Amino acid sequence: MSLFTSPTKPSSAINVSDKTMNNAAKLLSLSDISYHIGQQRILSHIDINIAVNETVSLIGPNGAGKSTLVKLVLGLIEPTNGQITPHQKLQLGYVPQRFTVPPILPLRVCDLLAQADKNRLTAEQRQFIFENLSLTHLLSRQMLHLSGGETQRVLLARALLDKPNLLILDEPMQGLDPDTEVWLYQFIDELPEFLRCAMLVVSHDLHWVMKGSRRVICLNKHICCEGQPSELAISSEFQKLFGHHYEQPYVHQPHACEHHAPSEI
Ligand SMILES: Nc1ncnc2c1ncn2[C@@H]1O[C@H](COP(=O)(O)OP(=O)(O)OP(=O)(O)O)[C@@H](O)[C@H]1O
Repeated sequence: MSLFTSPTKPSSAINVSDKTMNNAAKLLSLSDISYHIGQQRILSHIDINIAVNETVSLIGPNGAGKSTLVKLVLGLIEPTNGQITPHQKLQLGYVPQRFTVPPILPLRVCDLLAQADKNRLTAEQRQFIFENLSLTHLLSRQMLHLSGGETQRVLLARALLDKPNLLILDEPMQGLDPDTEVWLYQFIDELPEFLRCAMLVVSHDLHWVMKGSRRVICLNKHICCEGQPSELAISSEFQKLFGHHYEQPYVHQPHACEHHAPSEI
């Protein structure tokens, strides 16, 4: 029997908006979250609900607070205000933006992958991940010696082996060549049924973000706008931030959010 059943349904199949999502469908809620460092406001009044099996893309200019939001969700930092509530049995998986191994630390790929919980997947399902992420020949290699693309595949496998129900990917394609990027996006878009999970994907790739029907949240220290790509593309807030890049090869640049000066938030 093939492990690869039907591809993951797009989030539109769930079609749960923040306002109508009932508690049974909620996996994680962020309610009125603010985060300050001293006098500096990093995030203000963030409300986000993530539903079971929903994919949410998080976009925003450099310094918008995307990685800070991920750290809050991961529990690495505490919000200054507001409440983060995990619903159901939250099992987080995380693929970081960067992963550096100190040169003096011997860490083979198999050592890192062995840290995953062996009871979450069957041997056949684990094998599926190794084969489809082309890891088998890398298992005895040192993490330190892997290329960027190889490292990202190992980190994705490490997260998936724990069978998370919420997978957080923080700019997982950074530094990858275009072919590897397309290949990895396709892999996460078509996860097999046994790995199906909600995803929060921080991405600067507007062409991936705005394709399909995943919910998109546009952050610039606060939530500027959110919705389906078709709704977002015509919103004035999105146009102000990204309109001049969208439909063209996207080159990311810092940009102030004009409809709310940070001091007004
Ligand atoms: N520990 C810290 N001390 C001081 N400032 C911080 C700290 N962590 C984050 N910041 C500031 O908070 C803001 C948001 O940073 P964050 O890394 O969350 O942005 P980002 O949206 O992920 O940016 P990028 O797209 O460049 O990765 C930035 O101005 C950053 O300098």
